[in-house]
Amino acid sequence: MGGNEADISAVGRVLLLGCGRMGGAMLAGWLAGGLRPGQVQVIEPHPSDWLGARAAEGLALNPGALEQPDVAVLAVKPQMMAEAAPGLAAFGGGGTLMLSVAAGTPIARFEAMFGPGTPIIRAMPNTPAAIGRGISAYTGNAAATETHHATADILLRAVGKAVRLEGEHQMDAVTGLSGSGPAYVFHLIEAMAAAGEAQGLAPDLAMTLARETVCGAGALAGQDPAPAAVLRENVTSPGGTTAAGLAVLMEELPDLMRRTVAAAADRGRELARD
Ligand SMILES: NC(=O)C1=CN([C@@H]2O[C@H](COP(=O)(O)OP(=O)(O)OC[C@H]3O[C@@H](n4cnc5c(N)ncnc54)[C@H](OP(=O)(O)O)[C@@H]3O)[C@@H](O)[C@H]2O)C=CC1
Ligand SMILES: O=C(O)[C@@H]1CCC=N1
Repeated sequence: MGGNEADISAVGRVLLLGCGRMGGAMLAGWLAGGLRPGQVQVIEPHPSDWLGARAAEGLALNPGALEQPDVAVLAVKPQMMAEAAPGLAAFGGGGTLMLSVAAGTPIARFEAMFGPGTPIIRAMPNTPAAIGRGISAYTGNAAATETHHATADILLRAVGKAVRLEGEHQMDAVTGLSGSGPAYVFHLIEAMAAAGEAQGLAPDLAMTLARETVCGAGALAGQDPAPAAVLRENVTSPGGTTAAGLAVLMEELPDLMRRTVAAAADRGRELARD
């Protein structure tokens, strides 16, 4: 974990393959953090207006000839990777760090594409990266040096926090927990709002109360070092309303969440076999 104190421009030339939701969020963070547009090449078939504006500032958007980057960030869908990534094969072999954020796609598949001596780091960020509040986990292959890991760490910490994993075996669990996790929280908002409506509240009011409750609780969990269980107990008066609600939720949620994260992790394992 850590802050954003490192000089991001020191990572050198960055090539981004795929500038959609995840790639775009990371690129925005890198540029905001001090990476110069002139350091960046982007390959993206349908560039947004925002990306076009960055090209006007010096970013190379879909250049005819690619320059060898220091880091190539692979941010296309796993299903597109076999088609898109081989376009970077000329940069395999050692001079370029390949940093993949794709769910499911194993490091071995990139080693087969780029050659065994290619430094490859596999990372799993999440979409709060768009506001600098992401959490990423990463791990590298044998060719990835400490310097390569430090480079990945700088790029990932530019959009939030980052943790280094013990090994790739943890990556599907990470994907199921924190990669997909924001969607679970957004669905929690939807479910809370629907439950408020079922108690007679107007839809707009129910959604405002649900959304702000999740935002406020998330911010409190982020700032107060107390364990989540203590934060929960602080809301729960003995014999009160929260205790009555939690008696229902705590009977169902742990197993439901265990199955949810397991299903997402299993899908990651399936993608690895596709
Ligand atoms: N979204 C998330 O929460 C997270 C996603 N990821 C990973 O990030 C990766 C991207 O996901 P996400 O950003 O959601 O997906 P998006 O579809 O939003 O972004 C992928 C981008 O790649 C573009 N693309 C398609 N083909 C090519 C190509 N041949 N060369 C270059 N770019 C291409 C797509 O263009 P077009 O749309 O025109 O096809 C699109 O803009 C995935 O591997 C995913 O597993 C990881 C963590 C979280
Ligand atoms: O749904 C997905 O496959 C990607 C990976 C993690 C979050 N979104």
